[in-house]
Parts: sequence; C-alpha cells; structure tokens
Amino acid sequence: MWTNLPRVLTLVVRGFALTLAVLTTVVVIRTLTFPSYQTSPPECKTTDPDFIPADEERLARFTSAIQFQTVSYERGVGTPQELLKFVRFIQESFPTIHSSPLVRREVVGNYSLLYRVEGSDGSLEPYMLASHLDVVPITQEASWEAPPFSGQVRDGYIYGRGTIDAKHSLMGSLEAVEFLLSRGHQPKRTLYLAFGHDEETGGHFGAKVIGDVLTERGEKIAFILDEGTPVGDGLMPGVSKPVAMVSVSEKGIVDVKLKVQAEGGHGSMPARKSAIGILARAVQKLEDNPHPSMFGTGPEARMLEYVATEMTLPYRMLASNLWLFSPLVAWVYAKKPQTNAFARTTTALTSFTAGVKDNVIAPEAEAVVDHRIHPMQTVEEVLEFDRKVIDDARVMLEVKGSLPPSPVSPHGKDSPTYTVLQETIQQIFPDALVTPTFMVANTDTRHYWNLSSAIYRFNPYVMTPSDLPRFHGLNERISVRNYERVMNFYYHLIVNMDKPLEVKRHGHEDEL
Ligand SMILES: CCCCCCCC/C=C\CCCCCCCC(=O)N[C@@H](Cc1ccccc1)C(=O)O
Ligand SMILES: [Zn+2]
Ligand SMILES: [Zn+2]
Repeated sequence: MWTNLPRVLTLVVRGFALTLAVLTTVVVIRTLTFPSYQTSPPECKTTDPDFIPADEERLARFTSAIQFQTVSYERGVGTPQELLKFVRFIQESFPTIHSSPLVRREVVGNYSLLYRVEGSDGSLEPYMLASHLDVVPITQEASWEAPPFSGQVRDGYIYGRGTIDAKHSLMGSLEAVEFLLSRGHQPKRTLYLAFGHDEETGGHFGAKVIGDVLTERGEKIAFILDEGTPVGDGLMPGVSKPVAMVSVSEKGIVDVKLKVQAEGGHGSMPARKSAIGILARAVQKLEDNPHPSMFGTGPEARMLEYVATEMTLPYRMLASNLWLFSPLVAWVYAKKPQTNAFARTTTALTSFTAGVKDNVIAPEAEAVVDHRIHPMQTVEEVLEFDRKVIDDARVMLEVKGSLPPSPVSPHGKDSPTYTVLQETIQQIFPDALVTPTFMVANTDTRHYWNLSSAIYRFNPYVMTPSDLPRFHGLNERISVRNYERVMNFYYHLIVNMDKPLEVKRHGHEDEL
C-alpha cells in the first residue's frame, strides 16, 4: 500500500491544481464580464428653468420647521402642543397647496397629516411620499455646535434635531409640490403625502392610522417612498464613488426582556449567586456570541453585485464572485457596526435595571435586548438562538415587541418602480451609483405593507462616515446643498412618475 503513496499523492496534487485552475478561470471570467446595473439619465442642473433653489425664503421655512420641538419620548408620549403648532406652521407656509382644489388635507390620528394631490389621469395608481413630523430627544445639549432646535445656518450647514431625520424630506416634498402647483402644473398621477407624528416611537398612533384609513378606503398604492438609507460617500468598502442605497426591505425587530428573580435580603449576607450576577452572565453570553452571518443570502449580496463593476479590483473580484468569497466579505463587513448590520441579526443591549439601594440585595434584575433581524431570518429563529446561547433556566425571556423582516420590494431592470427611482436619483446625483439594499433600522412603512408591494426607503442626500453618528446623535445637520438636492429630487420624482411606468412582462408592456 505504501508503494502506491507517491501515485496517490500525485493524483491528489493534480486534482487540487486542476480545481484551482478551474476556480481561478471562473473567477477571472466573472470578474471581467460581470454586468453593470447603472444608467445615466440627463442631469438636473442648477441652470434648468425648473430648478428649485434653496433660496432665502425656502431656507427660512426649513429652519423654522426645525425650531418646533416635536419630540417623541416613548409610545404614546410626545409633545402634542408642538405638533399642533408645527402642523399650523405647515398650513401657513404652503398657501398654494392649502388653497388648491386639487389637494385634500386630512389630520389623522389627531396630529398626523395625509395630503391627496389629485392627478389628471385617474386610471393611474397613486403613489405615496412619506416622512414624519416628530424627532428624537436631545442628548448632551451643551456639546452641540449650535442650539439643537435653532435651525442655525453655519458654514453651509443647517443645524438641528430633525434636519436629516426627517424634516428635510417632509419640508422638501412639500416645497416640491408647492413649486409644481404654483406653476399651474397638475400631476397626471395622484400622489399622497403621508406624515406620521410618532415614527420615533413606532408609528402606532400616526402612520398606523394612516395605513388603516387608506386600507379601509380600499386604496392600492403603486409605490411608496419613505426615509431610509442615503447616498453614501465613503460608506461602502471598495467603492470610491457615492452610492445611492435604495432599501428594498427592512430588518425585522424583536425586543426581548430578560428577567431573573433570586434571593433578596440584606447586603451583609449575600447568597453565592445574585439576580444581577446571573443576568449579567446571560447578557455577556449574548454579546460574546453574535448571531450567525447571513451574508450572501439576502439583499446585501445584490447591494455589492449592483456596484461590482465600479469597485477597485480586489473588491470587484470579490463582489463578482460572492458564490466563492461570501465568507471573506462577511469577515470584512463584521469589522464595523454599520457594515456588520448588513451581515447578520444584530444584538444591542439597550437597558439593564436592577437594585433599589446599596445595602439591599436586588430580588430581580431585568435587561432589554434590541435585535434587528436579517431579512433571511425569522423572529422564532432569533429567540431560539438566544435561548441556546443563554442556556440558563433562571433567565426568563419575554418578547416585548416584534416585527418580522419586511417583504422585499421589486428591484432591478425589470422593476418599473425601482427604475423610476434609480433614474430620478441619477438625475440629482449624476456621479452616484444606485444599488438595492435593506434598512438596518425601521420606518413607518411597517404600517403600509398591505397598501403596496413596492416600498422603498431612501434619503436623497449625501452622507459621509462622519455623518453617521449625527443620526439621533450630536450635531445633527444637513448641508444647504443637500437640502436643495432633496427638494429637486422630489420634484423630479413627481415629474417622472407622470410618465408611464412600463412593465416588461413576457415580451409585452402594460402601464401601471
Ligand atoms: C455596506 C454599506 C454600509 C452603509 C451604512 C449606512 C447606514 C445607514 C445610514 C443611515 C440610515 C438612516 C436610517 C433612517 C431611518 C431610521 C429611523 C428610525 O430611527 N427608526 C426607528 C423606528 C422605531 C423602531 C422601534 C421602536 C421605535 C422606533 C428605529 O429603527 O429604531
Ligand atoms: Zn426618521
Ligand atoms: Zn429617527
């Protein structure tokens, strides 16, 4: 048998070499022939007659909008008086909208707004532009470069809570409609403007009621656009150009309360194990055992493939061959929070409460874990994984709230709704690439799933890595140039939505 060893070894080496040669050939051919998904429509120029400038009047309206402190604190707890003042301000700021016979305005759920702008062609399915009136609370007020509700303009930036989340899209879409109607233009396709007042606490009393009202009316919506992922500049590894990330789905949520009850008593006579200690070990296990990488199984793979041809060579080879290199890309993505969130279900320990006094042993301890569920996983799978990792019967798990990952909206060249979005984006951001992805956070669109199968989450402004921590954080701001792009994006989207949405099905074309 040993005399055959050289022969066996030779066969193994030859087999390995042949496999390597075949793999290398496939990788090289795919890298060189991978398709491009980009288009190049005519660019929107500041010299165009229908360009909407961020002039003094429009900037004043936007900075005034920022000054309304429409904070949402927790579910059902907001700032009603500020919301009423903001709603009144909107009414006064857009006279053409609020006096047009084409526009029906409804206050829904006491503070949310639903506008219907009647189109001239009732045969075309309406669409919806969504945003929200509320903002998150302020933290570290003294550390802001400008007062957080001032709307102060400094060095070309407008500062304030809500400037990128999401009063920019609320005011920007209203400016676009005001501009169109004031020029005597009636859109062909009916559109809704839907502004919830409690998005930051889950939209249960705002967007949910808007969704219910439209459902009760039997309304079907061709296309919904809400806040979402931005035009990332320097956000995606391996891509030097800006990348407009259009979220075609959003992660699910499951907020899990972990609870431990144990012996209480006097601090001078503690038992070996305490409720706090047991729970601390449990949450440590969850942090030390992240959920498995799902990279390459969902929309995140498309996100890379749609920009593969524009990547630097090493990344272009990886993105063109995810069938082989997904594990390597997953390893790279796992290194940063904002990219890791695309690779797996995330685990965020967001609260830990226990104890009432320094010399009293806490009889119970509670913690909350905020999981954002990868589109290819389920709530049940996430809970089962947690139970296995914690592996301690003393730790009770209770689901505080959950939402499965959203359906995946149509995208790619065969999707007329994605295409109109892509074309509009490339008119406003001519040097940007467009790619489908998914939202790592959640939006009011969770309340609109039964209204439309084409739901997109996209923020029409350029975001750099230094802007990420401003989201819900310190020194939230938007550049004047970006706000100008927001207004013109919505204007061109409305104009483009008036053209037939061609659906390529089995060789013939229908209009939506
Ligand atoms: C590979 C490329 C990496 C690029 C990273 C890009 C990161 C994304 C950048 C911006 C994301 C914008 C998110 C806008 C929507 C967030 C809105 C929000 O905060 N929603 C709340 C809703 C909610 C959910 C549950 C309870 C209360 C409120 C949320 O998700 O927490
Ligand atoms: Zn928001
Ligand atoms: Zn937010």
